[in-house]
Formats: sequence, C-alpha cells, structure tokens
Amino acid sequence: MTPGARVQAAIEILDEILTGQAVEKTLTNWARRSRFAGSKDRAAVRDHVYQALRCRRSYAVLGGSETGRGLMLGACKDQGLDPAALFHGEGHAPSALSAAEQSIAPEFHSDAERHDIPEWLWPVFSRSLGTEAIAAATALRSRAAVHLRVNLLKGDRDNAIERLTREGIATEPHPASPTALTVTEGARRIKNAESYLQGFVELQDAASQAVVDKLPVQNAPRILDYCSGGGGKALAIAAQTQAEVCAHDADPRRMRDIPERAMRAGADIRCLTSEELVTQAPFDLVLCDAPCSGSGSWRRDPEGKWRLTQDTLDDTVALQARILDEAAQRVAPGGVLAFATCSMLDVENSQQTQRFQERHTGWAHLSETAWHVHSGTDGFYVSVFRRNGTE
Ligand SMILES: C[S@@+](CC[C@H](N)C(=O)[O-])C[C@H]1O[C@@H](n2cnc3c(N)ncnc32)[C@H](O)[C@@H]1O
Repeated sequence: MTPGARVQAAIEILDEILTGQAVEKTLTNWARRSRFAGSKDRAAVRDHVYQALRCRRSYAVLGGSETGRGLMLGACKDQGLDPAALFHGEGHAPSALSAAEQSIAPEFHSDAERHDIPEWLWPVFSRSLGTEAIAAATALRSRAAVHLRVNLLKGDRDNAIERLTREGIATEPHPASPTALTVTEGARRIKNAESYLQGFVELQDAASQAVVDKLPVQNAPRILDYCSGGGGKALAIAAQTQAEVCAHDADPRRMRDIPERAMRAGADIRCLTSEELVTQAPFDLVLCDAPCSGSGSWRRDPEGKWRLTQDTLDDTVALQARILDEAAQRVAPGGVLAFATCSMLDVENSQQTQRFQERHTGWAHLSETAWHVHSGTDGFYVSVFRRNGTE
C-alpha cells in the first residue's frame, strides 16, 4: 500500500469507530477484508488509527471536522507533514483537499481541547496533576513504549537482555524498576520470541513492576492479589518471593490464563474462588489493584479517555472504596494492605487513601507513591497500609 492508501484505510476505519464500533474489532474486520495489506501495512494503519484516537479533539480542530478524514488531515498538520503529499487521490490515497479544507483556520477554545482531554474532566485532571497537567496530557497524546519484566525466577536482567538481543530485540534497563526493560527495537517480534515463550520475560509496564517493588513481600509468608485479572501483578510478586501467592478476581474468567502464564514463568500461583477466599483468609499481604478510570494507560486505550463520564468516574470511585473495604477484611492483624490504580486522578488515589483512613481506625499509612505518564511509564498509584491488630 502507498502511504496515501494507508491514510485512506485509516480514514475508513476511523469513520466506523466514530459510529461507536469497537476499535480492535474494526481493525480486525478491515484486515480480514483487505488481503492486499501486508503486515507492515496493517501495522502502519493501526498506528494511524490509534494516534488519531489519542488526539481526537485536537486533530478534529486542526482538520476541520470530527470525521476520519478530518482526524487524518489534523494528524498530517500536527506532524508537520504537507497534506497535499498524502491527499491527492492517486493510488487509493484520499481525494485532494477541497477549497474549504485548504482554508481551515484552526482555533483552540480551551487547554482541554488543545491537549486532548475531555472538557468536563479538565478541572479534575489539572487539579490532580497541578503544574504537571499539561506535560501529562501531552504524554497521553503519544504512543507508549513497550516494556518487559525480567522474570527473576528464570535468570537475571543481563541474561534476559542478551537472550533478547540474539532474537533481534534490543532493550535497555528502565529506571522505574530493577526488573524493567524498555524495548528499543523489535517490539513486534516479542510474542514469537523464545525468551517470551519460555518465560524469561513478560510484557508489563515498568510502573506495574514498580508497584510490586513497593510491597513488603519478603516479610509476608502468604500473599493475596485480590483483583488479579490476568495475574500480571501476582506473577511479578511470585518472581520476588518464596511466599504462597494466591490470586482472586470477582470475575473468575479474568483469571483463566493465570495457570498457563504461571507455568511459563515457573511460578506457583493458586487461583481462589470467592468461597475459597473465605476459608483461606487472612493473608499477610493483600494487594488490591482496583478497577479504575485507566487514565494512566490511556495511551494504550485512547478510547477509554473519551468513554469516561462523570457518572462512570463516580461509580468507579464508589466501587473502589467497597473493594478496598472487602480486601481489608482479608488482611491478618499486623498484615499489609496495598491499594493500587493505573490512574493519575486524585479522586481515585490520594482521596481514596484519605477516605479509607477516615472509615477505618487501626491502620497505619506506610507509604504512597505515584508514577505519571510524562516520566516514561504508565500512570500508576499505590498506597500501603499496615493493620495494627485493633480492627
Ligand atoms: C485493574 S484490573 C486488575 C489488573 C491485574 N491486577 C493485572 O495486573 O493484570 C481490576 C480487576 O478487579 C476485578 N474486580 C472488580 N470488582 C472486584 C471485586 N469486588 N473483588 C475482586 N475483584 C474485583 C475486575 O474483574 C478486574 O479484573
């Protein structure tokens, strides 16, 4: 496909997504009916689509409309490309710009619009991030780096870097965690690489790894990952300790892949149903990686940014508080409770910590750490409490 044809394909896919179709499904359907598209074409079209979704508001202003064509025209302008080099109608490229499109005089009406944050959210976002709000919003406008976690059960970091290099995947250590690597070349090879298939490395953002580094795992013989999902954090914990590691999720289907992932990693993780949880509690350490707005990972899921509403945020905050209270009940006297989100919003983070302390006496607040997208990881938050035995 020519560069212009790739832009035209992105325009058509974006038009479908803008009617409410799911992003991944739309991309898959396009790939199925576009046999002419090779793997590089598919990757390029996908990159165009995701980039346009990250910058949906600002590109719509730059391109004159919130349509596939408007967004891709906005993308060209934002990236300093000459639109006429891509919009010329030849070789399946988008048709040449109309007179109206050529005379668009873009004007931003707010910081939220310019920096691609929903208007209603800007007060919360800017209050949460303070002077770093624009840096964070700007970081959310670009694609996230690919990070790996070195599985210490199978080898050290240098060994993993060497193995990956032999497989054509270049990496460098990430400062957020001793186990984190940034992939600098060959990211698309990872899922077929032996290093990955044999469990020497896992795909995991550096901040997710750093959250686990904040947990006092060495002093906890029995550990529970209370909101385990697919087990990313449970696996990272199991790689750092000989402790018994259990996983639980209110939706057991989310834990489906844990046995296979654990086997690949050489880890031992016991998945617990809600009934088993009651008999297995209490635990010395309970991690509660709660459902959240996902604002820290909107680079990977840009639709999440536009889908969030005040109501869903309020519901999520209320759910987090309930889950935190449930998880607290599973902590042994003297044990530790950690609350984490992949969000940068204060209502889900520091305010949640404060409200937990207001609802519960008998817990000491040990630490609170936040990672922000503009420092090279997903946005993440973890707050750690110790139960003193009187609650
Ligand atoms: C942010 S995800 C967890 C991601 C996971 N820890 C990881 O690192 O891959 C939150 C999870 O909480 C689960 N969840 C929601 N409500 C819950 C509840 N009341 N108790 C336990 N888990 C719950 C969801 O099903 C979801 O899988």
